[in-house]
Amino acid sequence: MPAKLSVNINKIATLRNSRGGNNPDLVKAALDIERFGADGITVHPRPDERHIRYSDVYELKKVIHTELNIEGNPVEDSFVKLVLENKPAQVTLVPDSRDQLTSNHGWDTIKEATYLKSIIPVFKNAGIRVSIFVDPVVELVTAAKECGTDRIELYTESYAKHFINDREAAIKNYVAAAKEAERVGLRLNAGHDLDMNNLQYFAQQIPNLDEVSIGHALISDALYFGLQNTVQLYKRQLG
Ligand SMILES: CC(=O)[C@@H](O)[C@H](O)COP(=O)(O)O
Ligand SMILES: NCC(=O)COP(=O)(O)O
Repeated sequence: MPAKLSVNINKIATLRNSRGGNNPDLVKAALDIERFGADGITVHPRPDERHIRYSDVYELKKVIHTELNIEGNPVEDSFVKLVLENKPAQVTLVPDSRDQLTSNHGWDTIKEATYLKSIIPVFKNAGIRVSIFVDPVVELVTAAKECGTDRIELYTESYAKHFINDREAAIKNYVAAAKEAERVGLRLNAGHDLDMNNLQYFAQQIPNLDEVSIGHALISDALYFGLQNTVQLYKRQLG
């Protein structure tokens, strides 16, 4: 079964916010992206609302008919409230601080196990599937299972960075982490800096990959190839 494509629409919101109006219309874009073949919509509402606003999530929840995935750091009480009030198909917990330009690390599922074991049930008990953002380290994957999460999302920035020069070396840790996820019974997501060049090889090398969430490169490619064509191009990379 090919991995599912969840399109992250953060950067559509970035463009919208840049002029203060509602163009491009985020909700319309999300519905069109679903119509073009995406399996889900991902949003990452950050505390400063630099792109996705909390109000966007309520509007999207009303109309999205594929899977809605909300990403964010649950240390923000406002994020927990937002997720529980909207009950998306999936919440992806990402340990970003407020001042980060973008996501740049996963959870230390060993040192932060006590916290993760306390917060994950808050969402699972509300019927929300939980995924946690994790670096491709076997020990962290093993510990993630102990934390009670349903899934992990492998942070793929390192893969993307090294893919160009040596794809075999770039994928090595991810193959090991994916095998450990399968061994311990964790479903597997992946994301960050995946693009038209590196996606197909990643999906081919990780047979138990359930879902990728892709935003920045896909929306950037859409400026040249159009949104409908680009969504379908990315879907074809997944087989
Ligand atoms: C968790 C992750 O890697 C991305 O989903 C994140 O949403 C990117 O955030 P920005 O779009 O703010 O860079
Ligand atoms: N979780 C990864 C995501 O949603 C999008 O990351 P990117 O493709 O914008 O780097």
